[in-house]
Amino acid sequence: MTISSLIIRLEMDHRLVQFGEIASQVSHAGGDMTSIDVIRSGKDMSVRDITVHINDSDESPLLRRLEELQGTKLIHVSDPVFLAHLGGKIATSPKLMVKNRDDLSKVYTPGVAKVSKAIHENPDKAYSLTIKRNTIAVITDGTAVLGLGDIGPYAAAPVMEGKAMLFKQLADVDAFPLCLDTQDTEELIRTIKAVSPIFGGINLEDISSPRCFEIERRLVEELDIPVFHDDQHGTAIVVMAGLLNALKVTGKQLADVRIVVNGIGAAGVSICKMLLAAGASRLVPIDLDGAIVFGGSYDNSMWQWLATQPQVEGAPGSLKELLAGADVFIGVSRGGLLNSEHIRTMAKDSIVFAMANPMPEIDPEEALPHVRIFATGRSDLPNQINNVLVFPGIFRGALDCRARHINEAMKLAAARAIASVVSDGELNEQYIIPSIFNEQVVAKVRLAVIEAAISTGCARRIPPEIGWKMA
Ligand SMILES: NC(=O)C1=CN([C@@H]2O[C@H](COP(=O)(O)OP(=O)(O)OC[C@H]3O[C@@H](n4cnc5c(N)ncnc54)[C@H](O)[C@@H]3O)[C@@H](O)[C@H]2O)C=CC1
Ligand SMILES: CC(=O)C(=O)O
Ligand SMILES: [Mg+2]
Repeated sequence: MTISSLIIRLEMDHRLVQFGEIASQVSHAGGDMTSIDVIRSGKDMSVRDITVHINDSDESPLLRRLEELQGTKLIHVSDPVFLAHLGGKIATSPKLMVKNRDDLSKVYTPGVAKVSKAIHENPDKAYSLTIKRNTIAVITDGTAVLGLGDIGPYAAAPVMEGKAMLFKQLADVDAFPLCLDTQDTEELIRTIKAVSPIFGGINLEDISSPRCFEIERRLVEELDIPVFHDDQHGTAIVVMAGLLNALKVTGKQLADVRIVVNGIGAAGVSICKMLLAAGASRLVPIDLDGAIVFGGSYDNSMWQWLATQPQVEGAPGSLKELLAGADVFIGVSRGGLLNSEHIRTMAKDSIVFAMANPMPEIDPEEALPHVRIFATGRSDLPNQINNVLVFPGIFRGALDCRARHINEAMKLAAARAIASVVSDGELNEQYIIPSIFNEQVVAKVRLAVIEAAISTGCARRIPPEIGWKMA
């Protein structure tokens, strides 16, 4: 069930209707009135904005009730989510004001030519004299947007703008959304390489699998700035962080638990890889056609790789069958696939991360009575396991140490850093993962990533405060 809010502007004729009647209609329609603003007030007539939280599917009966109520006139209904998107969510802003001809000749021609020549002679100067050192691109082709699928580059833009604003607000990284109108692997690679000179890093986003693996691999090989497919690695890192803490709460060990991962696409493949690298020994990857089994044969090269890993179980079966006795379920597939019948047969103290967006694989109300720990990707529920906990800090760290790549050591360090924000004293079923608004998250991820980059020889610069620590 999704709760959303509406702002309803109503005109009331006080001779015919009392506000209490309106409140009662809202409540009868299943709405929860959360605020009232008086827009105009008169002796007989007034206009008010009422904000109502309502189950998504129940909006029209509520509006009908209000329209039919004698003495009320519905002026308009607005959705705060749409209002927040009017005109887009980000803008560029200059760092200096150009107030006179002297300023103009410094920031533009003729002064700028001197700077261009300096960069031409030494391209490294792009990092000190342009936006490169603090700017990344958030790039998509719109083929796997959240769990909405192939909705194209225009419809993908609000998500990319959202990521860009979070990069800026949470980690002061300037991020620019690029929504590309091609789904051709070679054309995407060529285009991303062609736009790369101005950027210090590339965050690939919502590009469908298996194309995303090849696109990322090639870009990592062919560019000298970090390229990071957020849906793969950001998601794997935050899952790892959440799982490390969830296992602490349940007193289980990663090496012992049986883990079902549902949806072996961009996120699922990377989660499986990271779990295996961290010591998981009983893994059950499942996609649309059932389990990917040890010894099986698959066209998808990543699935084929999984099928050669001895920790991957060999028994085929449906999702429901394979969930019986599992300790952990990680869903990165599609919303609303499971019900309580699927998860009630899981092992005692089960852990369920239902991370499909915007709807989790199982309704929280249905899951909660049957699991010890429950998490989703959503910000309106406790335990939000979302890659937003990762991408701001990981790029902050990578940019600050001018990392060539974001390697496995940096990813594991980021996972441990996120997990460490929740202290042992704070850890409980409802709090296995810190909030994104906890300022320690970006700071700790940044530091851990820089240290891991330095120790693995991936850093091209040592930030002054770290150099001082190392001396
Ligand atoms: N909470 C978070 O931070 C994140 C959540 N996600 C969510 O995970 C989901 C998948 O994202 P991506 O891996 O980027 O997409 P993707 O398109 O690369 O992979 C999705 C995979 O799920 C499989 N799938 C679809 N329906 C299925 C079903 N009924 N049973 C089993 N497998 C099924 C598809 O065949 C595909 O292999 C989306 O809903 C996305 O919103 C993705 C990244 C981060
Ligand atoms: C959170 C995210 O990146 C996704 O759902 O695709
Ligand atoms: Mg994504």
